[in-house]
Amino acid sequence: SSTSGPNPTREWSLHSFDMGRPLGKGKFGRVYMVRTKAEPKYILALKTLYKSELIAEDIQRQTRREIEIQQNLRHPNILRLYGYFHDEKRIFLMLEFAGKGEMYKQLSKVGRFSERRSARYIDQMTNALIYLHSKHVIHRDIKPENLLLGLNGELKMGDFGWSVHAPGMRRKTLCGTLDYLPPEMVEGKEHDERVDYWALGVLTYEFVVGSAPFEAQGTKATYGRIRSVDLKFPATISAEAKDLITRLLQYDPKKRLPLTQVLNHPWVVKYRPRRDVVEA
Ligand SMILES: CC(C)NC(=O)[C@H]1CCC[C@H]1Nc1nc(Nc2ccc(C(=O)N(C)C3CCN(C)CC3)cc2)ncc1C(F)(F)F
Repeated sequence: SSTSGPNPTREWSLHSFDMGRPLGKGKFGRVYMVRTKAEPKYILALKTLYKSELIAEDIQRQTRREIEIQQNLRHPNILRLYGYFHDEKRIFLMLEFAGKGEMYKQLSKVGRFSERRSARYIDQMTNALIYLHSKHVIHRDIKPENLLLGLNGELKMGDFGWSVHAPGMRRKTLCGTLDYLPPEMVEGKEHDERVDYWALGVLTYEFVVGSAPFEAQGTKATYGRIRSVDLKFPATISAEAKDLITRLLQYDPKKRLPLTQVLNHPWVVKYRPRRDVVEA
């Protein structure tokens, strides 16, 4: 909610915090668990970005946009950015601490998630995307590596480096995995928020199968499989899961299942926790 968390307007500096353990390495620097010195003591994640690296990668504007976007978002499934400050070398982002860490590490540890667990994550992801799109923000970089888990196992979208205000036209070459790119981005066409519908389909597939649907050896082969929507399912996947994934992985963006209808899809509804009964 907008009240909890440190005061975003206060002047912050490194001296405001007791440093905790390192949580790992982000794209452009380390992430530390920290606690505010002043009462009320808040536990946060402090993400450092080296200015020299942002300049080297020519992504200062993209980083500024990421900070502006994430700072104005308030949603239970979107990691909160409370504020930021800088010294001569680094920018420090004061981010919400996600108690259960990185989604991709959980996924690679267990191989694949149960359909119940996957459906609950997709339900939360869909709600976060509906909220994002209501603010005309498209994420454009949905993948397990960008997701975190809260203390109660709730999904938290953690990275907005590639989000833009729709409609977007990618200027920078994409780095990292191509597996989540929709055909229209592979073909360098104009794109809108429906690129996130496609990526939601890829994410659903990766949760229940344990690998991405269009994986192939090399960029060209992956592009080929994406453009031809070369979708194959292992026999273990339920008919409902296959139905939802197929309705999202449509070549034509206009044919992709709208997010509000994802929330009503039988596979998502079936596994949605019911409030009136307490789970054992
Ligand atoms: C979305 C984005 C792309 N990803 C990131 O930024 C990554 C880059 C490095 C860490 C993470 N960033 C964050 N991580 C947390 N929580 C967290 C992380 C790791 C563990 C964990 O498993 N260990 C410490 C384990 C404990 C056990 N030992 C064995 C291994 C490490 C536990 C809690 N909260 C907020 C953030 C954030 F985002 F605000 F910075």
